[in-house]
Amino acid sequence: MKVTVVGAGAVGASCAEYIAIKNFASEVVLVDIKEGYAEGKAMDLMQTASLNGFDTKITGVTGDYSKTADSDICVITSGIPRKPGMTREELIGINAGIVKSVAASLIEHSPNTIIIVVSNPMDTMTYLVHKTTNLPKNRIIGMGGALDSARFKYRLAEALGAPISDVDGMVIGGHSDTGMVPLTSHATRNSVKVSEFLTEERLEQVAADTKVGGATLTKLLGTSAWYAPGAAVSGLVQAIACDQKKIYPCSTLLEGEYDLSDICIGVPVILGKDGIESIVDIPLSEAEKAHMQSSAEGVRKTNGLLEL
Ligand SMILES: NC(=O)C1=CN([C@@H]2O[C@H](COP(=O)(O)OP(=O)(O)OC[C@H]3O[C@@H](n4cnc5c(N)ncnc54)[C@H](O)[C@@H]3O)[C@@H](O)[C@H]2O)C=CC1
Ligand SMILES: O=C([O-])CC(=O)C(=O)O
Repeated sequence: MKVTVVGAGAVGASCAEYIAIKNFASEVVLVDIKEGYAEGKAMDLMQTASLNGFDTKITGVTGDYSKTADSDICVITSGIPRKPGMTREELIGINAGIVKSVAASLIEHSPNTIIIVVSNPMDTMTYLVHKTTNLPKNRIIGMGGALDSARFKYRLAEALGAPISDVDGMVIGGHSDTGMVPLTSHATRNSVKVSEFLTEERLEQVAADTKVGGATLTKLLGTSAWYAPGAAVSGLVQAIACDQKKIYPCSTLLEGEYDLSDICIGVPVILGKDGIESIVDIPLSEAEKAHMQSSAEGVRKTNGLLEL
């Protein structure tokens, strides 16, 4: 199993590290545009192999896509992150050009690959990969919901005073400060609905904190987060590489599901060796349906800025 990660910055390197530590891939190739940067990150990570007990071979290259040939999975993290006070949508001007050219270079050398898009604004970047490549829709996956759901579980556990392992929950919708749809009505603490333990007001606060999860960290760190994003990507990569058939919310092209078409947005999907193997249609409350539609409007507005 060969995995390429483009962008050896904060998220790309974290993602490569988690993939290696989980020890399921034979090879990870890091690619960056900055001379020597991916090579340096790869060497540093390889020097953790004996300490962390993994056999995955990590290599780094500067812009040489021939070294990525025949990758089973390619992850795109190249592009700029936001600074405090910015929205993800403001990154479109620089990141669209980067994502478009990186996707083309990857597919030239790995025509059968599955692409995971991470660069922001992620739902629009995922749509851009659909519009500018001829990969089938099951092989283009946007990562956002897996991360947002992990943050939702963190906030739920905090509110419940429960261990995170006791909590389950999912966030669908657009990966933006206002577009996320945390499914509080479906969230559980060891099979018991969280509404049995938390007031409606407290649940609303959990949802609000979840939605600004990325912005909160950006304010604290001065740039956006990388540990949880890297771990979330590695979860998707492992689900595909190991044909796990796991459910993750991912950004995928909708063709009528959730009453939406011609848009990439986060919905629950089953991930296995073919990438997105199916979209899971779950019943939403009227409020969640309305929230999903307004989230889609926001994503469409950003998609409208693409020069296609
Ligand atoms: N979808 C999600 O849930 C998340 C998305 N992100 C996004 O991921 C992206 C990366 O974030 P960070 O790693 O923190 O940024 P970073 O600045 O640490 O790393 C980005 C790397 O991309 C490289 N790069 C730029 N243009 C390139 C090109 N044409 N080819 C190859 N490499 C290129 C840069 O040299 C840099 O090393 C940002 O757009 C950020 O908003 C970050 C966290 C979560
Ligand atoms: O907040 C950001 O800009 C990066 C990101 O998507 C996240 O951490 O959720």
